Amino acid sequence: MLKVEQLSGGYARELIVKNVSFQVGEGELFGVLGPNGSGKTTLLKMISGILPFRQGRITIKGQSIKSYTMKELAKMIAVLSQHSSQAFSYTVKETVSLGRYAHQDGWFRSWSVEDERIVQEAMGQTGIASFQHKSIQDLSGGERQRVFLAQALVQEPEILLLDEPTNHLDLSYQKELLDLLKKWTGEKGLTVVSIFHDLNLASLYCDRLLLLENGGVHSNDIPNEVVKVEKIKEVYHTDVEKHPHPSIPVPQMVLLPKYGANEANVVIEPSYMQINKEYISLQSPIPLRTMSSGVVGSGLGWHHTFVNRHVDKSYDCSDHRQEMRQFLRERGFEPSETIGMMTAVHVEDVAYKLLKADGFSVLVIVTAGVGNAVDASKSVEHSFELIPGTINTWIFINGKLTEEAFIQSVMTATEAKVKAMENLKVVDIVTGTIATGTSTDSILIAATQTGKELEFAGTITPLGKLISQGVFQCTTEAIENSRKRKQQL
Ligand SMILES: Nc1ncnc2c1ncn2[C@@H]1O[C@H](COP(=O)(O)OP(=O)(O)OP(=O)(O)O)[C@@H](O)[C@H]1O
Repeated sequence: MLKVEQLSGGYARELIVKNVSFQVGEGELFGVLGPNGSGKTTLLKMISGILPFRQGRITIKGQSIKSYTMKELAKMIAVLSQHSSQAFSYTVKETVSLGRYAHQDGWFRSWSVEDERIVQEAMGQTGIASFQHKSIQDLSGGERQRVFLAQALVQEPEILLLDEPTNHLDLSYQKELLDLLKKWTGEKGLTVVSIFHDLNLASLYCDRLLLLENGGVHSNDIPNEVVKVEKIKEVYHTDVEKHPHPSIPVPQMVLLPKYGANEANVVIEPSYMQINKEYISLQSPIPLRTMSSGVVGSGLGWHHTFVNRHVDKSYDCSDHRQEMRQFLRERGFEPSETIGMMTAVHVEDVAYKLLKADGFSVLVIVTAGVGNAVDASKSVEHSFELIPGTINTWIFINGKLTEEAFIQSVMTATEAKVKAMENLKVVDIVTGTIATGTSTDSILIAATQTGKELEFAGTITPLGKLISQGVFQCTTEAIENSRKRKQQL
């Protein structure tokens, strides 16, 4: 639909856009990214025909834009510029109606029923119909932005050029506008070329991205290839980290601010623990980066408070998350900041250990009972039953972990737990074989993210060694404690 070849140009003697080439297919949503002053707006102005270019070629539907008349171009291309302004005090509807100009032979004389329908539809889609009789001077920035979008839409263009369309729009209108553009590209084959400052929105919605640097093309590819940490750091000169979007397979970037990370030199140790008949808690003075399978606060996050609660064997698990939140609130713990686990074990039988190595330390806390022990290799022989968890393993790490180290910590801890079960000859009562865990075990890895950088946590790494040792010893001791209690009964 649109082809730009070795395009160069700018203002007066200054060359801004340098040797830029790219293609946009029909129905594509194409994003243009780049730092301030990198030439995004200048490039868009050249495509729309407002600014003449010095070298290269722009073709639309295989034909040079120089061969189209201004009126022909205006029918094909609609532009929503960054600073759309209105000198006169038109009403909203009048402003939108101006967009039909390219389709008129003479203004007002030939206003048709069809024109009216298109204007009303665009006002409806952009949410401005309710104030169509207001003067645009009396609108907020976001409302005015939507009026100019409607004006561009009523042109019924084949190509829509947008300069930061979400500028001024609140969160919900940003989403609505981009959802609408995506829909039109898919359903009507509308081709959209849009400048974005927000990398995350661009990678969520665009099919492909052009990343400009100093007026030249740095990258031109799908979002996954363009929104990469090295590329963004290189072009924007700032610290970012990449994360996958939680529900859509596209990359998202987060800024790493200079201030705000944990700085206090806190060491999580047993003095932060509280143990009573009802629960074990640990309250950290700083938020800890967590990965857990708790009843509350599971997944990845940041948490201050950790609670392992004793529940009776007859505990009704049907709405356990809600009930657990209630339990936490009643005891003064804020559920959103807490990781909460449950166990049928008497929590006073806990085993814990602080292990130290060069520059970092690990506090392991385990409650264990093996009433519902399972051999993982034969778990198919078990019927599914949700009963309160029995081996709950907490691992607090005074150090700075990579994501890889978090995952490896879970693996290493699990291997150490399995070995403790084997050593103590814990048997799966259904299969009669040595068990590898229990059916509802939970784990928590929590790190201060300060101090020594710990890249790996496999069994023979410095961190892995502390975890293996701590989990093996604490699991063994906790199982023995719980066995002793049973014998005493
Ligand atoms: N009308 C103009 N006359 C002269 N120079 C201009 C003009 N408009 C822009 N420039 C210069 O061209 C360069 C590129 O500007 P442009 O607006 O294309 O960048 P941009 O990537 O869109 O930036 P931003 O992200 O800040 O909107 C800048 O150095 C700017 O000062």
